[in-house]
Amino acid sequence: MAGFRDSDKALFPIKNITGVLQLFRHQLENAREPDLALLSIVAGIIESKLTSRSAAALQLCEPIEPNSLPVLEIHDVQVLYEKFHGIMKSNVEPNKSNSPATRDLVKRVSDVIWNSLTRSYYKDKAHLQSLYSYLTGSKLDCFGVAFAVVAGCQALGYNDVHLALSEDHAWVVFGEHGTETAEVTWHGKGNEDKRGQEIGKGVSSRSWLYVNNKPVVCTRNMEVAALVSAINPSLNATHDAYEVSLLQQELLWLLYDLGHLKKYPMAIGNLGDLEEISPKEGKVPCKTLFEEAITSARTYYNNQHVYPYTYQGGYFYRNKMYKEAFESWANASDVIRLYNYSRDDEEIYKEFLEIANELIPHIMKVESSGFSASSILKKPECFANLLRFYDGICQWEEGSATPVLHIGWAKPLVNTISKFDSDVRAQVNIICDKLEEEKLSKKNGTYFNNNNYASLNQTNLKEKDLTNFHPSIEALTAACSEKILNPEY
Ligand SMILES: CC1(C)CN=C(N2CCN(c3ncnc4sc(C(F)(F)C(F)(F)F)cc34)CC2)S1
Repeated sequence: MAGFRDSDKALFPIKNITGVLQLFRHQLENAREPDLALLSIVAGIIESKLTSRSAAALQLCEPIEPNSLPVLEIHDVQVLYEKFHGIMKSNVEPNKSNSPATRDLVKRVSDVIWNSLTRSYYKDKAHLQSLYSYLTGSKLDCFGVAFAVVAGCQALGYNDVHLALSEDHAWVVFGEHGTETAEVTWHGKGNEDKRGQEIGKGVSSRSWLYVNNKPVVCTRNMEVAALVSAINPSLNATHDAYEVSLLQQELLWLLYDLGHLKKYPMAIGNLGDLEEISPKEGKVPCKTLFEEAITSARTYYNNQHVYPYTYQGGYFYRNKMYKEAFESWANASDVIRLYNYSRDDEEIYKEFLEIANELIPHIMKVESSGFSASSILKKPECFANLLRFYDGICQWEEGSATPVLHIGWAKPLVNTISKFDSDVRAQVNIICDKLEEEKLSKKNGTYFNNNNYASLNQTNLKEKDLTNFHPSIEALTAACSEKILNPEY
């Protein structure tokens, strides 16, 4: 059983980040499992005190001395901790027989959280992810509801209930073998919640939202990593509270060093983003962290996750490493091409739209102003990776009920491709080869003869080979070469 033990209480009052690290380390290193309610309340109190309006005003006039936090008294935590246990135990039978949870139990706990939330509030607001928000404001975001259900089940003694995470949704696994699944929260706007139902076996299972049934299934320690990842340092739209950001970074390093991020690509990516902003002495550099997140996704999740590549691509882009950014984004596109686009996939659609219609056009603009020989416009592998990027999006659309591409995609696409001279394009050899069918068999298990390119080498481009790209790529590339061949076109 977890719980608020005397050895935890001895660490209070907590006056600085070191104190918080000691509490988390104590919870993570002790034989028994970390207490999710305790840690979520502590993280939530600190985040609230340092990002509330009064804190913002205070920060702007007199910056508090570094590494200091508002003093965290044990009483503040205990009141909320007992309140959470009280809500759970007065509504749901604790697990006296130490048996695995049932679907009814999971649904009951989800209903207790769900029915105690404020009727209507802005769900996308910041700082609604922790039990502090739930217990003091009766507000939770979609991740927060799922987390609260798992914390509630832990408080009731159901230690088989764990958090399952895709790249844009959260649910729970439970049962003797941890193989039962249940929706416990909502997703997106205007969608009826599916709480209590098992995770889709139908069309939704081929959408990115459910990552082809390769979610991050958390252990208790990984659930601590999820609550730490969900810490939100934002003070307002433009500023972060420095102490909260530093606390999150230190807690992620603690979890990383204990090995609890190994199977959690997004948490490694979050740490990479924080390290890029302020690198910590003696730690692996952020570039390595982004590579480790990709390795983790390839190793544990059959390379079905997109975000590890967009974390890395974003890093290369911000650091003007454009050739490398194109490769990361093409790799991201190779992941999405195997999915069907569905209405639940807006988040990743927006991600690809921003890359295609904002980031890549920006790169082409800054690159085409200079004429250096090292320009990416002279590099065939850049052209090749761009084609791979666009082709993946086209294939994503193929066979999907919802279209992806529209005219808004075409102009930036044509502008981009036509920035490469024909002599550069001619160095891209698109080998149209039948790839291992199980790798690219895209839909409902049957095999498609995928004539797709296996590798991109720099030998002569054979125009006829282009016919194996998605028709829209072929049409656009033809249009480009037409444009290039006949400038008045
Ligand atoms: C490359 C990026 C655009 C930069 N940040 C990204 N994040 C920020 C952090 N983030 C996350 N970081 C850690 N864990 C989780 S679990 C999760 C979720 F499944 F969607 C949930 F639970 F529904 F919110 C999201 C998420 C979501 C993805 S992707």
